[in-house]
Amino acid sequence: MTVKGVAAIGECMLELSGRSGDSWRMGFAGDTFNTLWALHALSGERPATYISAFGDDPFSRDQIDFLAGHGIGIGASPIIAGARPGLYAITLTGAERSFTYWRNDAAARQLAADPSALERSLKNQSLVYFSGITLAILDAPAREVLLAAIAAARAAGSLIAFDPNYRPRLWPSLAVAQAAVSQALAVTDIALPTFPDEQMLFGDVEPAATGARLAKTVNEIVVKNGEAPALVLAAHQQEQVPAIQVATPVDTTGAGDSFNGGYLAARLAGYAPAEAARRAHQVAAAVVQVRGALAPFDVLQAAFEG
Ligand SMILES: O=C(O)C(=O)C[C@H](O)[C@H](O)CO
Repeated sequence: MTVKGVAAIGECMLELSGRSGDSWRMGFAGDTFNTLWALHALSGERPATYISAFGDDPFSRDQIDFLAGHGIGIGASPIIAGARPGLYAITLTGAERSFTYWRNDAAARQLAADPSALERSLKNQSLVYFSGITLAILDAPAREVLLAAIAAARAAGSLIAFDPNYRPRLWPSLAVAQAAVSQALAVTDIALPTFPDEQMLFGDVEPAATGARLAKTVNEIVVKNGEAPALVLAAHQQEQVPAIQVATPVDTTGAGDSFNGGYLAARLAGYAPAEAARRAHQVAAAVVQVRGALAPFDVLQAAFEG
């Protein structure tokens, strides 16, 4: 029997982190990739696919090799002649991160340019994950292609997980972002929003308001809220799951993404939603103690079991 896979759709960039004077460490990261990375580390027996579009320059080749070297395939993602990856750099104020991007002409913006490739990549997946950043890097017609492909995967039996992950600068207007995120929620089984994003995007006054709004269309919701408890709503029950207070965080990049990866891995392994959130917090707590978005697989695994 073929083991069904896990897939994430979006943009993996070159990442500059850990600045020391003029020196930087270059890695590969991007919100949906960060989630797949943790999910794959924690459910390694399932084939993992990162669905995007890639360039054909040396950096794109390194990126694809990096994924392959960690057991992550690219499915039928197009490789586009002359295109290249986006880049972002992390600036830290204490451990709090902010990002500078060079991504306007990144290959990933063409991830829905070939609908049949998208459809092939989405075949036979037990879980498909995407985010508001995935939607934001696409133009309106490409967004429709993507959402139709996700709806088809869902109809074929894939569980769809979505984090609205709001990056205002990537959107032409608040209204366009609201409409696209609402469309995405209509094809979502598990929503993993972050409260401050929902506050900016929809004006929610508290996490419970986010939960109540999403519960109209989505069955399982976890509202993350940084160091405050996560609100878990599933099977008509609500639970607050406390976060882990890390004494010496070094870089908060990727904390929410890794939480999502830990949560989804736990749910696929059969843990109940509140226990999955507890493990997810442990995974996120490990990630804020490393520089950049990705922690080594063994660190993630120990945190998940911790
Ligand atoms: O901000 C983005 O678009 C990124 O994907 C960069 C980071 O890896 C991500 O935001 C961390 O959550």
